Amino acid sequence: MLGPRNERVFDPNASIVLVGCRGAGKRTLGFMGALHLRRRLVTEDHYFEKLTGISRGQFLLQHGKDLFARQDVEVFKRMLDSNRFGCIIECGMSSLSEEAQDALREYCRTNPVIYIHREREQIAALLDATDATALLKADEKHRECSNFEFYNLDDSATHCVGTSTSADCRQTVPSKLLNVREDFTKFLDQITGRGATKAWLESPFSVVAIPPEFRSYSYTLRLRLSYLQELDMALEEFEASADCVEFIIDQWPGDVAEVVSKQVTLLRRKLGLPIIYHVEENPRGQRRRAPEEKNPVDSDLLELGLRLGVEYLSVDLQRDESLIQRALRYKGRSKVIGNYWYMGFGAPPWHDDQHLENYRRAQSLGCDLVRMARFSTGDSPVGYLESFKKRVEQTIPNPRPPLVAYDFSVLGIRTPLQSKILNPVKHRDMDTDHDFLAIINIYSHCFGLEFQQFLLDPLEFYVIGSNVSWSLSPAMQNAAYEFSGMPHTFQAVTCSTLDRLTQICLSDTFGGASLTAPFKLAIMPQLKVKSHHATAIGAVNVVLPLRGKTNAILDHANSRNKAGAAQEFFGDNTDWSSIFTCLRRAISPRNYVQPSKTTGLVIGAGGMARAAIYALIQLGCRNIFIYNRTVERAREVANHFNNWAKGQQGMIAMAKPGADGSQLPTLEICRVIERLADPWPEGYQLPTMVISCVPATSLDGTPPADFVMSEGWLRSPTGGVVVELAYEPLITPLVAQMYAYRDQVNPSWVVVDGLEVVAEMAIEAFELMTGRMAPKRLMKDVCRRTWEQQQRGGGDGASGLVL
Ligand SMILES: O=C1C[C@@](O)(C(=O)O)C[C@@H](O)[C@@H]1O
Repeated sequence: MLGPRNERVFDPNASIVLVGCRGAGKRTLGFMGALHLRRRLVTEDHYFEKLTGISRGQFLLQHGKDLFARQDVEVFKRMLDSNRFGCIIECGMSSLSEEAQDALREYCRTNPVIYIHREREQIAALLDATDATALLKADEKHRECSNFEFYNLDDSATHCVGTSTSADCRQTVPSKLLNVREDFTKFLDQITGRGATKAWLESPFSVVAIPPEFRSYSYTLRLRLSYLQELDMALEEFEASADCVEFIIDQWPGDVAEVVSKQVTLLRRKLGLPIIYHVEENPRGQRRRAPEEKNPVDSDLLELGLRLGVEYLSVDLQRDESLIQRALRYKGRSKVIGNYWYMGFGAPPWHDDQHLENYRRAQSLGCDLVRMARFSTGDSPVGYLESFKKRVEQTIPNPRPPLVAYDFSVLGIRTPLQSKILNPVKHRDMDTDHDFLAIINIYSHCFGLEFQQFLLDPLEFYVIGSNVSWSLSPAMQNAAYEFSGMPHTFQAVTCSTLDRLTQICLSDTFGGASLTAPFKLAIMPQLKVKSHHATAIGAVNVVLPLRGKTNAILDHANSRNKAGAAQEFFGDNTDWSSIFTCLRRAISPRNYVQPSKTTGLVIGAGGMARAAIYALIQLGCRNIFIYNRTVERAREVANHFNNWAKGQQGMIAMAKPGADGSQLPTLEICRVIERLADPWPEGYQLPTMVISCVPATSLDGTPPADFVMSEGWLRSPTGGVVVELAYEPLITPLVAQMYAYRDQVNPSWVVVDGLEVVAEMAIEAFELMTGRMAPKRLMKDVCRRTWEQQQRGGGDGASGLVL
């Protein structure tokens, strides 16, 4: 049997259409999406005016209702037709007409059409009370003329951008709409298929670059809708407790589509893990539903999961054929996991041909993964399952879908774990009442077991440099190892010779190291592979051993957490990516980067300043100014990046407005400001992103920078973000100046302090070196607590070896 044709994989550059009710947030999302995908934003109102020469309101007044309605639909169709590629198209009210909806349905064959919705009460509050009910009713039709949907989840609870002066708000200042932007941009990456490729190209060792089914070991956190509905702890508490999360729909409330859409969005946002979406046929302890009741409902629900762009759709292959076929036809870029569950007594043993036949059927249907679970009463020794897996490998040629197979009993899934990938786990605070898998395993225990069984090895990790005894990394990394069940150790080693560094790296139990001065540049020639970011910056701050048996990156990546001889090393730079993350998180929608206009300022000309410049470039900023006490060094850095930009074959070209307002292409992205007292350079916007990369305390006898901004440079009417990298002291002269300026002059400035950045660096280093997701909240918390202890003179802070 052959699987159906996948109807929802479109040209990656196909225009994306946004439909939905007024007040759903289409314009804002359209703007965010256009910036993210670097596409043109087409809005219906604007297009109407462009085509007819007058606004819709004027047209209505001048020509009356009937002619307006006809014109409106014509314009709508033309808008879709003449912008088939490279755009984000925001539809207005026209999409409520039947003719427009027919056109959208047709468009769905070739392009993504996303239905944007949000909580009904929120939309109603934004609409005129008289037409709210009618509009919301009409809005429901949008589901039928779209092929994706995005739930726009309000994030008002998390932001306090520069509006408050409380200590809490000073610490973490995520921008308003940050969560929505993250949700939407990830969603776009998933449905266009660019996410996975981008992650792999950007940093092949990053956690997101390797899907869970291709990791050497991976775990699935099972979360049931019934459980989530009654959850009395924050979802964030589930952070980093698996490689992916399985969302199991085991309840069918009246507004199930709404409940499910919201829940998927929440899981995505709070856990940041790929989602396996599963609709359970017969939940434990529930009334059995008749086939005519459950098949259509569950089939719609499966489609909903695909419309929401989940990474994996789990489909029971013992269910109704039409339900399976529909899911496979609609799968788009989601991967389908085909399941066979043998839940009761009398399940065929693993050597029964039935299992091989099942696997073959799943493969021929087009499933991307196959999952088989079997209720076992002690009738099936571990060896049987192992032989079955070998049989699959020997009889079915590659490429074949990865196999997840295990036995379970009333006591839970058998340990030691039988499947290498997607092993079901629970959170430590969860009971197992309603899960038929009676899951008793917790991620950290399971991962710990891999070490206990010598499948993985305890390793030594380091922060190495000439002045690292006060590094906060050992505290953060050791806490993260403990959380994840890894018996690794992390310590600070003070050393300044390359020979000694090499000796540490060549140890069989070396796991990886964060590097500081003087090694960030010196190590470069010794590295076999570098990320292209590290090459562009000309510096490395994380090294890892390459222990793969072949040359394949995946092999090396999956050899992390294993000991052995390593002659070759990989180098990456997380300095830039942490600055990038902090800037992205703090920047307000009004200050989103517009390459031809947005201006950034970097203070300093050392290694960190290079990373900061690169972060600005990666954000799309093409007007970067550098200020450094020694002007010559600033020039060197500017030259480095201007030369590098020239080699990028136009990818980095920017457009600088000429005197007449036209755009002049130039490759000079970095310029030097010579004196602090200079007025801001003419012709350039005032900076909205400022990164200070100079020490605030005296180093090696040189006086501290004590840098503060020239008041004249601070006058951006929309404020901006200041990132301070120094945290000794935490309130540097610049941070103090910005707090005061924010309180007294412009509350739109956001300040990111040095601890936030250094925690981000440690998080990214952890993920690169171990290949596991970092417990970010824990690491950030440990970072601040350790720093406070150090300030109080507590003994736990300073540590490490001197070599
Ligand atoms: O600046 C830092 C912080 C750091 O030195 C630390 O102590 O964690 C580690 C370095 O790799 C990084 O560049």
